[in-house]
Amino acid sequence: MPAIHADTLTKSFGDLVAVDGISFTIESGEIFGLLGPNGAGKTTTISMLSTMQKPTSGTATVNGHDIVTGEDDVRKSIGIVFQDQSLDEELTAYENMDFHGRLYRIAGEERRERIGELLALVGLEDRKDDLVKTYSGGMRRRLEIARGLLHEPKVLFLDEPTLGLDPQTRNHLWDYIARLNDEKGITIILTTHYMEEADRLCDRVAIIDRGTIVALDTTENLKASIGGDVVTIASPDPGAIAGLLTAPWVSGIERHDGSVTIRMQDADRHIPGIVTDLHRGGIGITSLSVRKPTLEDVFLHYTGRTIREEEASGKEAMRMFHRAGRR
Ligand SMILES: Nc1ncnc2c1ncn2[C@@H]1O[C@H](COP(=O)(O)OP(=O)(O)OP(=O)(O)O)[C@@H](O)[C@H]1O
Repeated sequence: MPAIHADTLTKSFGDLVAVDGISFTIESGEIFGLLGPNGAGKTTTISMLSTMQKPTSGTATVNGHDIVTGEDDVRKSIGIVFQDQSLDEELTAYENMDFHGRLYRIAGEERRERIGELLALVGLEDRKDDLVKTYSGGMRRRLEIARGLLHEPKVLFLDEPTLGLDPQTRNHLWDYIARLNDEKGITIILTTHYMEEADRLCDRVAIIDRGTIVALDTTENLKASIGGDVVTIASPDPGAIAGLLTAPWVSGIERHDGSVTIRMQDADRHIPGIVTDLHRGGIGITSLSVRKPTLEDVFLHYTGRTIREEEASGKEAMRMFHRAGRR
């Protein structure tokens, strides 16, 4: 039985189709990423899967339960960590966990054991008796994740788990997420607009844009699907290079001012020949670089646009603003 199966899932808000008939299957034990820019429909998708919003049409099952007719069963079998923080700042980490455990009616001794184990898993056991208001952003996120796992869900939803965290804290959090998937076998579905996050953590990624899935595969396959390596040659005469490279293994050429970008399979094998040909043709080379395609290249390929980082910073500013307003 797959952990999640979505079939033409759709959500409209008035005239706006936020999620437009998406279908996918997530196997048990996977870390699955929904990657896309702000407003693509990622949060709405996981809100439907976690029964927080009802779909306009389409169906989905989570752990075998229908998200509409089996709402309670779905909720019992999942953990959710959404973007808005919901910890009680005036309580300690342990007290926050304990309160949540009581809500789920986890009995005394078992509750204490699980809290201890989970706080250790996210590296907070030494700080468990400190008030949450003394915690850094990264520590709060780790605590929220630990709390989301207290009732031992089979599937954990993480909405932008590292939004607004500095790169070092983000790296640590990735380690924790990977570890709990590895050690506890929990299926994780996360949304992100960070390419690096999807690349580093996810077994498979669905690239989502304007409510539809434009590509879905392992990160490796997605990168391979757009045509192998990316070779950039800077030259005084880029037009001549583009004219020379007509071999069948060249899958794409883009001309820029002073350089050409060439997509090809097995660049390492072909570069010596290219250099020889250019030399023979009397075409100068100023520099040459080879890199593997990134998920950014994949997004660009499938949508014709980039996932802009400034969209992300706008979102972060909004979140900080809301947080400050709640204090
Ligand atoms: N409750 C709502 N009412 C009206 N429109 C909504 C509502 N929730 C989301 N939307 C709209 O649906 C679209 C998808 O939003 P969604 O939050 O799912 O995107 P996202 O990819 O998760 O982006 P973000 O990271 O910004 O949350 C956006 O255009 C958003 O404005």
